[in-house]
Amino acid sequence: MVDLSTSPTSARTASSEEPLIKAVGLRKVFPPTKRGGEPFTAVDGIDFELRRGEVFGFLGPNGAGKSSTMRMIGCVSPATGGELSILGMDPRVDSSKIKARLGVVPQEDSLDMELRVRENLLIYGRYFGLKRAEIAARTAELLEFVQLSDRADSPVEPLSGGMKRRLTIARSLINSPEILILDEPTTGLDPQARHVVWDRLFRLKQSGTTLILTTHYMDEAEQLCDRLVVMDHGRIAAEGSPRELIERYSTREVLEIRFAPDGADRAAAGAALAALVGTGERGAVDRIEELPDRILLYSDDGEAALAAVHGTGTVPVASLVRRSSLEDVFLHLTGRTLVD
Ligand SMILES: Nc1ncnc2c1ncn2[C@@H]1O[C@H](COP(=O)(O)OP(=O)(O)OP(=O)(O)O)[C@@H](O)[C@H]1O
Repeated sequence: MVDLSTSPTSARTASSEEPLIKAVGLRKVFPPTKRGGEPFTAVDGIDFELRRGEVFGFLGPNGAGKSSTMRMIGCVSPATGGELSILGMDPRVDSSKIKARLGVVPQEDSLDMELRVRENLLIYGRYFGLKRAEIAARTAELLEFVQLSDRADSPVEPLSGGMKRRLTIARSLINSPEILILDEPTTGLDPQARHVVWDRLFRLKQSGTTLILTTHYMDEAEQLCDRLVVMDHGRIAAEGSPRELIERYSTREVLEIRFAPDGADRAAAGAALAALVGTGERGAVDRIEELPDRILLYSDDGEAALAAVHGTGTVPVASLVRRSSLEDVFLHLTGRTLVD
């Protein structure tokens, strides 16, 4: 059995109770460009903690400040304010020591296209100063783990997007990192390739690796994360497990209704539906969100809410009752969908 665990050693500075990463008031302000303009605050004073063995996520839309946060954690971009402690160390003082104990999967694959699959790992092993025999053994183990053993001697260029991503993940594990940082690990992959990556990340988690990741896919956050923060405009809007967030910020079910494209029925329905909020016991509508293409009615009993809608004389062209998701949490917290 392949053991990919990043087993703690006595040399570790962080105890099991101590967070592996602790950020307090963390900020990243980019200076004005040469062409002028104002300084830009990408990360606006955020607090969070990463605990050993968990999968912790940053969920937010493009531009929320997720990558900027990951780059500060990866010691490639210094914080411009607040406090950041990684594995008990200060990145301003000990960035090399920290980097040696991290694995980083950047948003864009940065594989060496000139080299073959195996060589991409070998070169990284040398970069981390590992012994030749150790690199060879680890490379074989990791290629098996990411299901690329049969491609070990192939060039990188013709690999599919999913394979390249898996190779990047293997490469990030060459130094047996205590924390694996993944910036949008499945962006750009097709659904099948995403599931293969998720499966590998699950296995890493099971073997005890601590993961910190960013995503704008709510299903990815729900599938992978033990705990997550919802991030928007450089700030943290909420924190908790996916289930806690849904319980705190949404109802059990959501009724989605759509109207004919000409919009006449919808305009008439608006006031009638608004009057349902807070009325009725079963199927009580907690709140309504109007999106350009549909109206969402939040209720613990979607079917009863639909009956109430019909009771107003409103006739949608389509309706759907579904369970609440993190997308609903985001919508509630920000008034926007994740893909706006
Ligand atoms: N070097 C930079 N100089 C100026 N502004 C920057 C720089 N890097 C990022 N930004 C800006 O900071 C904001 C946050 O960017 P960041 O990449 O952290 O967001 P994100 O949540 O990771 O989004 P994405 O999913 O698009 O990567 C964006 O508005 C971005 O344009």
